[in-house]
Amino acid sequence: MNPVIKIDGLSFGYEFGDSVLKDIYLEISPGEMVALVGQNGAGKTTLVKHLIGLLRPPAGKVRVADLDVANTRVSKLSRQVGYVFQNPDHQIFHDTVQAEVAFGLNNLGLPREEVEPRVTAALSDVGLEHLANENPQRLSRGQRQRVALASVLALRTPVIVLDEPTTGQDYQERKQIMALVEQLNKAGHTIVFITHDMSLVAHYASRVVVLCQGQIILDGDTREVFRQTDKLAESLLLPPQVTVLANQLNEPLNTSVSPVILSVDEMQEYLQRVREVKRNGAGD
Ligand SMILES: Nc1ncnc2c1ncn2[C@@H]1O[C@H](COP(=O)(O)OP(=O)(O)OP(=O)(O)O)[C@@H](O)[C@H]1O
Repeated sequence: MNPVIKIDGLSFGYEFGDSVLKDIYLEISPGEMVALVGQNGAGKTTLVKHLIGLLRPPAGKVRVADLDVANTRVSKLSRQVGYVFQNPDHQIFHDTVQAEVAFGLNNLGLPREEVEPRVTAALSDVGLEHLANENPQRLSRGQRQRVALASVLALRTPVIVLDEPTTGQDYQERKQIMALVEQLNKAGHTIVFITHDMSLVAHYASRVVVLCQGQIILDGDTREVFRQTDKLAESLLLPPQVTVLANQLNEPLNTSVSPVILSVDEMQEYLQRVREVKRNGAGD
């Protein structure tokens, strides 16, 4: 299957600054759910801005849905890739939540009969339908984040990029947002999300890309990436607490099983297995 995102040797530096991205190669297939992680300033946002034409890559370096980003109008690209900004205030300009979510759809020239149900559905998905007529500036940061998310959901693009989508959300809201993102992924959307929350990565991503000082230092299956604790440490990242705990328990128990545990449920199963190994050993 052709990759839906293909980055071929992308390097970039802001004017008057050091190099921020160094020779990035990345291919993402349709339907993948990829977490992009790395410490502050690693270049994550800079990288994804190249996917939506906010930063212009050199010709031929970045392709999204078979479009060369360098030579494609942002309006055309926005039918293929939606981007939820890290800071919702960089995205929200209208006086009502409804108008904000409708904006992108109106820009695409969709008829009103299509715009209205899409706005209603997107607001309902993020749990904000009751605030449709509210001024976004009067909402909390977490609610504004969800308005920004709804605006992108309404576009129904095949690729959705989310830059720290759960910032400012409480536990329930984080779960709600990520469940929604997971649902979109199951419906066939390719998802790239940036986060600092490794438990979200463990729970939702099937693949993790680790950026460190503008370079990809790890890229692979989530479990395999979390196995590489030394490499993660280079980027000052730790696997989820439950993964670290399982690794520490494994050493003194010296079981032959050394899986990478990604959740509390997996931990319970793992401890059950360890008990069995010990019980069987005691009976020998
Ligand atoms: N508009 C800009 N002009 C100049 N330098 C910038 C600009 N935006 C980002 N930078 C610099 O580029 C580097 C990478 O920033 P970027 O925001 O891509 O990192 P990040 O990994 O997304 O960080 P964070 O996790 O803090 O959001 C940083 O050193 C940052 O200061």
